[in-house]
Amino acid sequence: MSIVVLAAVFLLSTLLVTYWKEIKEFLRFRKMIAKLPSPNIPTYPLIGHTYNFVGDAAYFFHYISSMAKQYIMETKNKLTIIWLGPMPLLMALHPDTAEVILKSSKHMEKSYVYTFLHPWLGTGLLTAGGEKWKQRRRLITPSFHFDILQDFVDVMNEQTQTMISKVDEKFKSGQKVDINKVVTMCALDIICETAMGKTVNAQSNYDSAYVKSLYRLSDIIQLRQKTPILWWDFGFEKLKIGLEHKDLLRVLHDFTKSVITQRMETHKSSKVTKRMAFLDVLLHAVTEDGEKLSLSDIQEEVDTFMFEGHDTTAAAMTWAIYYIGSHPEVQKRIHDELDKVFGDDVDRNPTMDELKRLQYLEQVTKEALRLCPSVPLIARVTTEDCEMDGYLIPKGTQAAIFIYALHHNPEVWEEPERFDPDRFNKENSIGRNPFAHIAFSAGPRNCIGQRFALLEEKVIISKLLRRYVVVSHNKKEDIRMEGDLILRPADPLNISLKLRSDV
Ligand code: HEM
Repeated sequence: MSIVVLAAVFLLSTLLVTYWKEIKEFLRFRKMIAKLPSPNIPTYPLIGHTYNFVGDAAYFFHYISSMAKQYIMETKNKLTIIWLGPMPLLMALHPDTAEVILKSSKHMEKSYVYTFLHPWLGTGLLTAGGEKWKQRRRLITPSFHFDILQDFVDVMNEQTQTMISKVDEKFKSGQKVDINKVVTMCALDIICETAMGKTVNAQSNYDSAYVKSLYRLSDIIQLRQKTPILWWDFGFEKLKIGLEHKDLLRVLHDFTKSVITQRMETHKSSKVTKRMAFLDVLLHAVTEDGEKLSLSDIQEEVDTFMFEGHDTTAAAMTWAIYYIGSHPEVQKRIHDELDKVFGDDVDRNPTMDELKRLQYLEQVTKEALRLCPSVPLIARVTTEDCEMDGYLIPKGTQAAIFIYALHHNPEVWEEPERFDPDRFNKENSIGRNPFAHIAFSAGPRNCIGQRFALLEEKVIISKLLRRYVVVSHNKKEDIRMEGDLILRPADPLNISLKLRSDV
């Protein structure tokens, strides 16, 4: 035997001995994954199923949602495996399988695909794991205390008033109102002011560098998540898109950093601020070890709120308004409810108590979120073996909950495509599986901003509908939906307005 062969055998045996534990675990993982059900679509080494994902974000969402719906109908399975390149991704498609992940205090770590959010959000509440997440959740929960939400409702009312003035102006001059854009910019102004105590005046200034960078960066992150070839940081950073990514991050971070440092100065000089912003809660917060949060700790939380806190509500409102505009009988019931609460006063700001009384509107927002959940898919990684629907799932599995597919699963929802807000009246809600409607996720890592979001939806939609009738002209089946991070219409919806007083 030549010396080269001997050296190769020696090297191989050393590698085998050194990494035997990892190799054994990898083989065990692959063996268990191979036993899990998957759709009857060819998969290839290295690229897996991703050859089907070429095309724009709308095509991608159409592909995976139709594939999941068909798979559920044909097999009635509650889970499936798809291959994101070389990585298997488990998808929970039913409340029973989603519950295993969401309810557990074990599988709380976020999946690999969330790492592409780290350059922007660091490891703030959305992306953090383990002890850091627990500590942050404890610190941040008081930001949603009733008294602070009350201040936030004042901000919502003021920004909505600006939105209504802009809508009125356009309406009077006969211009088309792009509902998605109008509510998105309003939601952005609301989150800036509530999170940072500063407004970017997005409603007046669509072209702000901050606003533009925020949207472009979200696009790039989505593209990275579904394109394994862009996963490697070193290679990505050298590409044109990687350089653009870096520039956009600079714009966003510079902006939030300057707002935070200004606010820190205000706190030092103990100038009284008009209202508490989420940032003020963070500046006052003290950890269990008696330490204050650092500038970068605070920045990752502020950036997280800016990301999670406006596009989600904007998409939810856009879909809700679309469904209201295509269901006159639903709109009539909302108008009746608004008249009962506000009489014929179309201007007065709603109080917390009045918002609470808008129960039917709340049912409408829930049903719109069932059909079009703003966050269509979330993902974790399993931290130990677990059982799902009789299958053994190995530790280390990337496990997604396909919220959109679960909300359209005919095994869970009768006539799932039908828009019916009465599904959420008191009587029909009795006994419903708590994991059947998970637009805000569920369990210990559910959405911390859920109450904020529902208040915002009610403030904006009620103000709009007290004055206007909305009419939707698109057929649902013709609407292309984009859904990677956020589920939104790919093209502007054709929704027109009529004054209620003219109808
Ligand atoms: C209709 C509006 C909203 C929807 C549908 C929504 C949905 C969700 C979902 C599905 C999650 C779980 C994410 C995951 O596991 O990866 C989540 C988490 C989160 N949401 Fe929301 N969200 C909305 C509005 C908001 C708002 C307004 C805020 C802030 C003001 C917010 C802040 C957060 C944060 C910080 C988390 C991470 C919580 C944690 O991991 O402890 N969300 N949201």
